[in-house]
Amino acid sequence: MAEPQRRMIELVHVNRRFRRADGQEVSAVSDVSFVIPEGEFVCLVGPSGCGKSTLLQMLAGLLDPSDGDIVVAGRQIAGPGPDRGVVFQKDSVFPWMRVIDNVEYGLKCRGLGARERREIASLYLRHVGLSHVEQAWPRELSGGMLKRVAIATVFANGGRVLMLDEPFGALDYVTRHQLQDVLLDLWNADGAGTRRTVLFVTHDVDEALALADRIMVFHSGRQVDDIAVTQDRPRTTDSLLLPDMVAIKHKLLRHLGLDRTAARDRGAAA
Ligand SMILES: Nc1ncnc2c1ncn2[C@@H]1O[C@H](COP(=O)(O)OP(=O)(O)OP(=O)(O)O)[C@@H](O)[C@H]1O
Repeated sequence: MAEPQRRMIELVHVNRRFRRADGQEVSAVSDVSFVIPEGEFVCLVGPSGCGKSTLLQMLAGLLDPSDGDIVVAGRQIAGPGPDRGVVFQKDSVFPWMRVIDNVEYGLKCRGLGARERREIASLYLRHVGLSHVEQAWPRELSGGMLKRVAIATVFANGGRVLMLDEPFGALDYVTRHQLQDVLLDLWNADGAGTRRTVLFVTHDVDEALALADRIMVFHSGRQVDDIAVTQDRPRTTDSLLLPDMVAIKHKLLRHLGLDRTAARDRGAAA
């Protein structure tokens, strides 16, 4: 019998409220509860302001919940930790360090020796296709290359949970697709049973369909859907057009108020 997957992330009735400058209270995350097993690739989708980044920041330990529990690998989190790596939309690369030193930095903080950390950093830079710029400064790299550095860094650091907040949002179409492949290849390279758990925030429905095992949809701080994507990987142009995938796409677009087919049908029916 297959081993049950370990619970990696558990949120129990999590709320986060903010007080705005005008004194009004805003509920950014409202009563969110879910469990994510180890190794799952989850995309968080929802309209702007629905609480995705707040959720990720709480999971990263950068923000406390107002109420509720956040448990990672069986432990209630208390601040950031090396078990969780984060990539933000804006670059998480230190401009004053060479590329290889950026990738090594977290390992150095954890006390790894110079030779070991160099080996790990070089390995991940090779994985993302950047061996040739190990000694370069970040200012010499394109936006897509900087994202590759950020991804290599977060994998090299060895966190079991990786959180990416719209990491490819500012990239052009081609680079974005290349980076999706780089991310999936790295995630896959760990092999079944040892894959990292990934939470990936995106506005892009097609990106979620290409990447996710599971898509959670948020609206006004609440989780409004939780959709399993069972299509095999690699997902190709053709497999993304299979009826199951198209049905999920319609569902997601409806959540975002963008399902033009439904709008046209509603018009015809009226
Ligand atoms: N520090 C803060 N102070 C006051 N309100 C905040 C603060 N941070 C977030 N909010 C509010 O909480 C809500 C959720 O914000 P959040 O950034 O989590 O949404 P999001 O889904 O990530 O949006 P986007 O996709 O545009 O990044 C919004 O109404 C936002 O204005």
